[in-house]
Amino acid sequence: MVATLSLPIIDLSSPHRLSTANSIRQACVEYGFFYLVNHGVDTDFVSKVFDQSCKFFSLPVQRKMDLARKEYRGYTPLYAETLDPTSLSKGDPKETYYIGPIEDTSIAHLNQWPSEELLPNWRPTMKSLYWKLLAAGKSLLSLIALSLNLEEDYFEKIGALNKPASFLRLLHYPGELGSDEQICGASPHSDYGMITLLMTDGVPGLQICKDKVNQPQVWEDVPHVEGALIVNIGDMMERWTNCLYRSTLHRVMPTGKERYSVAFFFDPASDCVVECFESCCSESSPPRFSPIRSGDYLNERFRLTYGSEKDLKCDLSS
Ligand SMILES: O=C(O)CCC(=O)C(=O)O
Ligand SMILES: [Fe+2]
Repeated sequence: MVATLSLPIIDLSSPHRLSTANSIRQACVEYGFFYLVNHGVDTDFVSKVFDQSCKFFSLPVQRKMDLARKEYRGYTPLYAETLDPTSLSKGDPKETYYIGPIEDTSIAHLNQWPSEELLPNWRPTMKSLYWKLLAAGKSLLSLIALSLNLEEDYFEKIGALNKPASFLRLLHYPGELGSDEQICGASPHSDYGMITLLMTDGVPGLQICKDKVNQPQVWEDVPHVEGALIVNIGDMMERWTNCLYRSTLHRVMPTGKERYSVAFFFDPASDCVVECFESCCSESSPPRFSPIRSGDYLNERFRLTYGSEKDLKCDLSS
């Protein structure tokens, strides 16, 4: 039996910022996951996004392959990725579509879009989603800063939010159960970056493992909560906080039902230096990791996952 978790619910619009920050801290220390409500992405809009996502993934495979991933943007077909680089499986039974930063005009053109004739209103819907999630993420980061006893505008001050290298990933799990019961829709992984904001369509499947070291691993279901985003801490934030905040292992198990989700990986600008926060180290608990540029860190993680230079996520020249 897999237990179902009741993760903490954080209200982004609460006027009680200090107590909200405290709840965030508890959630990030204990689970590395929480629900976020009153985040500014309303449910009608979320349905429109899922409709549009469904329209794209319903296209004939050749139309989708016309937009095959280049420069880390565009379509990846079924089995093209495994989120667990140590896995020997043939790849995850999911297809995805990546949209890179749209606010940075020097790289926005790298994005690929289905044409307006093919999918009317698709591009404006996804761009609008990108802006909304970026705004929600920025406002959440000021509370996360507060939760770490840092100034609310800390991430802005260190340049993390100046052209953040944030990516939107649309996901589609077709849902047929394979003969191999062990096969995951998304294999176990932790996210690499700062924070992830996740929208799910109500079909279950997401699970987390709070203790990645203990064997056998114990997985718990994270149910969909109507209107809430699921937020999780990524490895880069774990590193920044000297492992105070947890980047928790998660996966998606197939249930036999088709499933759609959208993940927004809110990552800092690539030249932002990730160095243990002062509030997270002391003489008795020195920094465990040396400072590193965010872009270098992410590129190394992506190189290990995708194994190819051309798929690097961040511009190395910046
Ligand atoms: O589809 C989901 O619910 C989770 C996806 C995920 O973990 C990811 O894309 O990193
Ligand atoms: Fe993930």
